Amino acid sequence: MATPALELKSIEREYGQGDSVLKVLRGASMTINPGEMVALVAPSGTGKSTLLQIAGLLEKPTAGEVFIAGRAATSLDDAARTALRRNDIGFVYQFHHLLPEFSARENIMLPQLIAGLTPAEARERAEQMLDYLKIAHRGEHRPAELSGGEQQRVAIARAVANAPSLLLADEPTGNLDPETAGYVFEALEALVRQSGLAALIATHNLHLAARMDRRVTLSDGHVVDADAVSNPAAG
Ligand SMILES: Nc1ncnc2c1ncn2[C@@H]1O[C@H](COP(=O)(O)OP(=O)(O)OP(=O)(O)O)[C@@H](O)[C@H]1O
Repeated sequence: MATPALELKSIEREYGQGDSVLKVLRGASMTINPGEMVALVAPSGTGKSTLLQIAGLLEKPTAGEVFIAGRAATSLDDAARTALRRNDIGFVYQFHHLLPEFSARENIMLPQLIAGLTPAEARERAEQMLDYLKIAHRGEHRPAELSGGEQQRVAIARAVANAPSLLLADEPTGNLDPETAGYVFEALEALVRQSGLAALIATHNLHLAARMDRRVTLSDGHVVDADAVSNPAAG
């Protein structure tokens, strides 16, 4: 069997201390295999962003272990964890977080340059991504000159430019109108399907969630199969 792209084992995360401790995750576990697209659909405040931050090695769990492509991440030192995050994980957020003073192409090149690619290699890969996401004609433009849908496609291109094994997305279409959300999601889906990436995508959009391979939700700090909850007869 293939090594899972992401494995979360009994993740706990609490905020605050003393009387004001908030236990957001209480033993959350899940596995995502290469090529799988999983929707994380849960009510606001249940811990979706916390789970994604922990899976993306941006936050440490209070307890539990995160495996990225088979590597235990929690016990790594900061430098090794950063390297694992840079090489194996791509992020897309609700707001694009593109650097305003750089062009779309430069924004896509930047993480590759940080990862050690030459400018020529990074440029070639950025061109491929722009082309693939059908925004090649917008490569010279800065983020402020792009539409919301174009900005988000550049953010997706940037996230996958380093060929990660895992894509994490927190409401990637949450800031877009339904029509734009639809075509941005189509671009994301095509990219994931074509590259064999694993993806965990938090969304409130049930229509988009329905197009993914399976759906999970958060219940009392645990990850549960949302398909079994919403359709118990099917399981
Ligand atoms: N740094 C923090 N310090 C204290 N509490 C926090 C912190 N980050 C998150 N929380 C709390 O943890 C809970 C889960 O937050 P989280 O952002 O993970 O939820 P979410 O499901 O992503 O919500 P939304 O859909 O609204 O973005 C919330 O009650 C939130 O207030």
